[in-house]
Amino acid sequence: MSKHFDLIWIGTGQATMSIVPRLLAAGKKVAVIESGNFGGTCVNTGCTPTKTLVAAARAIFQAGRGDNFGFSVDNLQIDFEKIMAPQKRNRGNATSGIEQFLTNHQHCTVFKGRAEFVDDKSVKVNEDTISAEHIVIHVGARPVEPELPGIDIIEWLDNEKLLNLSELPHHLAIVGGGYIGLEFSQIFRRFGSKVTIFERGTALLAREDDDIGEIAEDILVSEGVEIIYNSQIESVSKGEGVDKINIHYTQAGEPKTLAASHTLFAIGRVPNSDSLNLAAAGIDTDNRGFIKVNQTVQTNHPHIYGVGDVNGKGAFTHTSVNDGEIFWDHYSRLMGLNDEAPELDRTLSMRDTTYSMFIDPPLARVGISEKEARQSSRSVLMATLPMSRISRAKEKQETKGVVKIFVDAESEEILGATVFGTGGDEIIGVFAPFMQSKASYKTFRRAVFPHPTVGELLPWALDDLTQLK
Ligand SMILES: Cc1cc2nc3c(=O)[nH]c(=O)nc-3n(C[C@H](O)[C@H](O)[C@H](O)COP(=O)(O)OP(=O)(O)OC[C@H]3O[C@@H](n4cnc5c(N)ncnc54)[C@H](O)[C@@H]3O)c2cc1C
Ligand SMILES: NC(=O)c1ccc[n+]([C@@H]2O[C@H](COP(=O)([O-])OP(=O)(O)OC[C@H]3O[C@@H](n4cnc5c(N)ncnc54)[C@H](O)[C@@H]3O)[C@@H](O)[C@H]2O)c1
Repeated sequence: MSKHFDLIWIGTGQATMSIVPRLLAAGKKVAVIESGNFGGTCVNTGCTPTKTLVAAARAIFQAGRGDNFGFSVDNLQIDFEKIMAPQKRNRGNATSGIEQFLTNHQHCTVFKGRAEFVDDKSVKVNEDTISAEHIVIHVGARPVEPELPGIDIIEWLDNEKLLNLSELPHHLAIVGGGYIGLEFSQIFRRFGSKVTIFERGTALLAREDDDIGEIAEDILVSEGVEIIYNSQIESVSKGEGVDKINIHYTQAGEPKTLAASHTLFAIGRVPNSDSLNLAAAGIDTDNRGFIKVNQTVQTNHPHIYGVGDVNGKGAFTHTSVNDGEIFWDHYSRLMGLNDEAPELDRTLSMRDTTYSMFIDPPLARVGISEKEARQSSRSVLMATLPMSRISRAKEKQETKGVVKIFVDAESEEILGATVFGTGGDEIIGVFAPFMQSKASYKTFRRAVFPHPTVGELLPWALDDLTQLK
């Protein structure tokens, strides 16, 4: 079969359901190709299932904090299959809803299979070769696979396999002290597993400020997570009994072994660009396989766009969705469908970096960090506030963490903020639109937040801005 479309959309990553319906509503004939579960990583094996487990883990943790509040819960029982059930159910519902919407739409043709380029206008999927005027590559990323002696003879886990477990790990070893490792470490510790993190570096969350890694360590260690820094995993082998996996590692040159029942590898992610036969279309990637894109997410072929994790410009659901908006602004203008003022069209450089890491309490960031502020050529002021001074945190007895706000000394713009502490994942959102407005921090200072909330001292913190560099 040979078919021609207005647009081929490869991979149902996170921008799919905000953009494809707009294309279809505009009367475009769209082919959507998906090789796995519809809805991609976030819905199936990422954000949604993990945050469902974060909620369960927090409920268990709170039930165990009776001493802080004057109650006791006797004999708290964990039913692991029931804990895992909601995330399994939710992801099933989400993926089938997306597939049904796309399949049932009259202007949309769905192809199930792996897309490979034939040339810069056509793509092969199974026995079909289809072509289009425009192509969007939205194929995401996957976990880095460990390459270790013995890895083939043990059953190791990645985030997907972990979410399908039906037995609670007795001892979960996690290789990697990044986002995935940390979130899962606290989840499973709160469920009752013994948890050990292996981190090859000297700190957790190495890209963050030093104090942020230290606070994360304090939170996790206080709950009983063990962390082994400077650890180089050398090999794995099968052991005896419950803790049936032996992890052989060196620390400061000394060989050691840890036995665990389960091992999760969370050592980074690689783009799925290698599945696409990009060479046939002459699409450029960088040396890590990320598809090179310009400010409007176009590849070196202007009619082919690279959206989401695969372009290396972000590694989050919201950055993927925002890439979709950038594509839409550009494509819809090209097609005469965009009647907004051209200066409103979004580009990559308009986006402020923002994310939350959902350990409890969460780390939330927008714009620059202290590390980046110190490296920047600007003159930067910083305000800091320990969470222990915020009354809402005290009332909740959740006082671990810190707030930092960065201001450009000349323009007075807020350049970034970190809120690591209870409520941080939500409160960080107030900075994002403010930073887009480029207003002076003095305007933020005039704002009044409700009492008692975590946000209420943010304006006050700005009274203590000090020169960082
Ligand atoms: C455990 C975990 C937790 C996370 N938690 C968060 C969080 O809390 N917040 C957050 O913002 N982000 C989180 N992320 C990151 C987030 O899931 C991703 O950044 C997000 O899914 C964006 O990916 P994407 O839209 O680029 O593509 P994806 O969502 O990865 O989708 C790509 C799709 O393309 C398909 N595909 C691949 N190759 C082909 C091919 N050749 N042909 C056809 N189809 C193909 C895949 O099957 C997949 O369905 C988490 C990730 C993980 C792993
Ligand atoms: N809350 C969120 O938004 C969220 C949650 C989970 C994942 N994610 C996304 O997924 C991406 C990938 O997460 P990740 O945690 O896999 O990667 P990561 O790059 O964040 O962290 C990997 C960690 O593993 C360590 N490491 C690498 N190889 C090692 C080895 N052999 N032995 C010991 N340690 C080793 C690294 O030093 C690093 O600290 C993140 O960048 C993030 O964008 C986001």
